[in-house]
Amino acid sequence: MTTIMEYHNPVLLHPTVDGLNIKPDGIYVDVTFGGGGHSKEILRRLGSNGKLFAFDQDEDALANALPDERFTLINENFRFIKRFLRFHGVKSVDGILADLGVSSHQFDVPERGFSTRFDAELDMRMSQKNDLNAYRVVNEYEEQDLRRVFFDYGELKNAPVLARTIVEARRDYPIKTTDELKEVLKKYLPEKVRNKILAQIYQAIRIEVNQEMDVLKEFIEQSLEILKPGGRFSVISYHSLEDRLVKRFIKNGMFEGEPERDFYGNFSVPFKAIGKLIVPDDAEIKENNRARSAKLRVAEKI
Ligand SMILES: C[S@@+](CC[C@H](N)C(=O)[O-])C[C@H]1O[C@@H](n2cnc3c(N)ncnc32)[C@H](O)[C@@H]1O
Repeated sequence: MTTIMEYHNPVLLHPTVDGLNIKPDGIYVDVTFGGGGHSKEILRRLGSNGKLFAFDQDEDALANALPDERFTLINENFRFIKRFLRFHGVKSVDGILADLGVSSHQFDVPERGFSTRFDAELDMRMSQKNDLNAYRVVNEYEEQDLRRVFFDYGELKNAPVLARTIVEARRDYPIKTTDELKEVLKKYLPEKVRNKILAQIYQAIRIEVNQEMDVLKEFIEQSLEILKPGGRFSVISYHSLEDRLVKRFIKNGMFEGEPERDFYGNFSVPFKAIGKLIVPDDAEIKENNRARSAKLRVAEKI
């Protein structure tokens, strides 16, 4: 049985929860419950009338549900945050926390297929209800779509040759496991940079399987709708693609382009950034390797 300590060591715990500026009787949402590290800290700061709703699309996270009557765990994708909160009678909230990406638990269970350390079937779904998995991306995607996935989500300059190699290899047999995928691509995995490139390839496939960029955009837009004025948004991201979306939306109220300015060059934005970008210190990174790429941004709805 997995204990919460083994499940996940919460990253940037205090600054992320501090960012929510918790009011004891407020309503808060932790959209990435995982092992519940951040949720436990929120509950610790809430009064008896406060409420915490948490989301996790992974069935495994349900085992960590917290026995607290102020707490509700929703086993759904946070792209539906508005709909499921409404189902629970909640239309607006005082703060939303997101600690994006994959949990240590998901990385550590070999058969989930997230880790470059193990051989596993090509899966990488965060929710077992998801139809798309890594097998389908690798074996069924057209070459140009594979290229897009590797280029956009893995930031791999040799995306075209990786895509071509996969398409040629799978003409003979389907690529079923992560070891088979590594074997097919071994020419492009020189020893010195092998782990880095593999991490980029896995990241790319994982983002596609879980539609992470679209999900994040839908979530950010809905968060803005449901946050009360003065409500807080505290988001930890783990790669530049995620962080760019969060940063731009906080700055401009949009994901791309520039907002329209009035005659004086001013434009109205929905969020006010609170403080600067926060990253873990060396001590935290030493203790928890997963923290090394974390970036925390906090904003307040205007
Ligand atoms: C980095 S972990 C969060 C760890 C958590 N903060 C803790 O202290 O244990 C991310 C979690 O969010 C979940 N998750 C990621 N994307 C999700 C989504 N779109 N909807 C719901 N849950 C998601 C994952 O299943 C994973 O358990």
